[in-house]
Amino acid sequence: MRIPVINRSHHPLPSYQTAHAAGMDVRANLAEPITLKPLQRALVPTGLFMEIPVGYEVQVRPRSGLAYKHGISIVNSPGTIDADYRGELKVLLVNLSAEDFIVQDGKRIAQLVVARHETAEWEPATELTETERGTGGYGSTGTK
Ligand SMILES: O=c1ccn([C@H]2C[C@H](O)[C@@H](COP(=O)(O)OP(=O)(O)OP(=O)(O)O)O2)c(=O)[nH]1
Ligand SMILES: [Mg+2]
Repeated sequence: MRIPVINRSHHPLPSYQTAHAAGMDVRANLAEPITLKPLQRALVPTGLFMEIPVGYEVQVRPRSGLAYKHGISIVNSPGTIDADYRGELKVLLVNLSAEDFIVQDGKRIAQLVVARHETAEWEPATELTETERGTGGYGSTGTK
């Protein structure tokens, strides 16, 4: 599929790093680096503006390498980019480590997954079908 995109950053467009990757790595677009202190968060610009086809969304997900090595995650993970959004794509990073992390211009800070979604309608009801699970949840099936 093709997604119209305006690239106001000085970096290449997000891209798949391998042939069958689900996520395209997206880069920070910064005039100067951002320092994230422990537990600090920041809305990091990408310089990208897109027109996602109706019926699709773009999910903004953390990168496992940054998470493992530096405790960097995304506060609202997975972020949701709506098809009718025309603003700049931004990434809400958080530093969950005990050390400062510096976000450099051009750093691959997150990955974008394009996904289909339904637009549902509620059908008000007074009864629901019975299932084996019923109302059980939150560990009801045991811990092992
Ligand atoms: O990680 C994100 C999440 C959202 N957005 C943009 C695109 C999205 O379509 C819009 C609104 O996001 P969301 O619905 O998650 O935020 P909200 O707090 O509900 O704001 P709004 O009232 O504007 O919907 O913000 C981003 O750029 N990055
Ligand atoms: Mg919203």
